[in-house]
Amino acid sequence: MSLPVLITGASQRLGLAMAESLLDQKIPVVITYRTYKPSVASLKERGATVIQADFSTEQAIDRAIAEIKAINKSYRAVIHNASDWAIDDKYENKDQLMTYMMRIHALVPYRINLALETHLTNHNLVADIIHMTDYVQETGSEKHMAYAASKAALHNLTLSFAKRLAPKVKVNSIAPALLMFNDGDSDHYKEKARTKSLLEVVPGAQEAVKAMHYLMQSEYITGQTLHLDGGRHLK
Ligand SMILES: NC(=O)C1=CN([C@@H]2O[C@H](COP(=O)(O)OP(=O)(O)OC[C@H]3O[C@@H](n4cnc5c(N)ncnc54)[C@H](OP(=O)(O)O)[C@@H]3O)[C@@H](O)[C@H]2O)C=CC1
Ligand SMILES: Nc1nc2c(c(=O)[nH]1)N=C([C@H](O)[C@@H](O)CO)CN2
Repeated sequence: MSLPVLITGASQRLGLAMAESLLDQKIPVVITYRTYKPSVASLKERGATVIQADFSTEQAIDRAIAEIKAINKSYRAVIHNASDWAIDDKYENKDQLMTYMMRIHALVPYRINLALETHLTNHNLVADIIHMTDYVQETGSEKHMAYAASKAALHNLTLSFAKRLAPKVKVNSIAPALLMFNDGDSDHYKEKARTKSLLEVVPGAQEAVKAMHYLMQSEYITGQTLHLDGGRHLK
């Protein structure tokens, strides 16, 4: 029996696509979700283990970690995908916003990685940790400042954990730019956003799925960032 892959925030979009792809390859999957949806039921029907977790509070993080540790004594990989793309101007209390962004994007991966160190190294496979960061980890974002800062913090954790866990665990960031639009995005927004990259395409979730498999199959990549940005950095 293969060792499971843990994916946080996998009830929709990129996380769901990654979970489905691993299940297609008969790789066991453990997911966390915040909001129950038909997609969670479908993953469960396909054999995934599902854990309800809203990472907004320390208690919820502690409970989720206890469940994750108890489910299996070893893990093949951990993919930190759960995320909230918060707009600064929509939050009155900036202390709360920055604390929330750092909690979900940096504290949760930090706590889970430390809690699973033994689970990731007590077997004879080289394990993977993948941090879903963002193109803005290096550029900042004028509308999503706290979000961008927390993604930069997450990328810095990639560097630290890569040094701490080598050679038993590879640790890398996947830094997407626009992979998928959101429900409600206007045609005007879509047209403008599409032209931000050189390739002017919005590839969809499979671009992240391919990056995940590439990193997990690599024998020589750690401490790196896979930039999925369509050449946006050159525009
Ligand atoms: N999509 C894109 O184009 C881009 C994505 N990325 C990054 O890639 C990753 C996946 O992106 P995408 O699929 O769009 O992400 P989503 O915006 O769909 O969020 C992923 C999941 O995070 C969960 N989540 C949100 N807040 C919390 C919370 N407080 N506690 C626990 N879970 C929470 C949601 O759970 P639920 O739905 O169950 O409530 C959601 O399913 C993210 O880390 C994102 O920042 C970066 C750049 C571009
Ligand atoms: N948690 C999320 N993070 C991000 C999302 C998203 O939908 N959920 N979307 C983006 C945008 O696609 C952005 O990259 C467009 O420039 C960024 N992060």
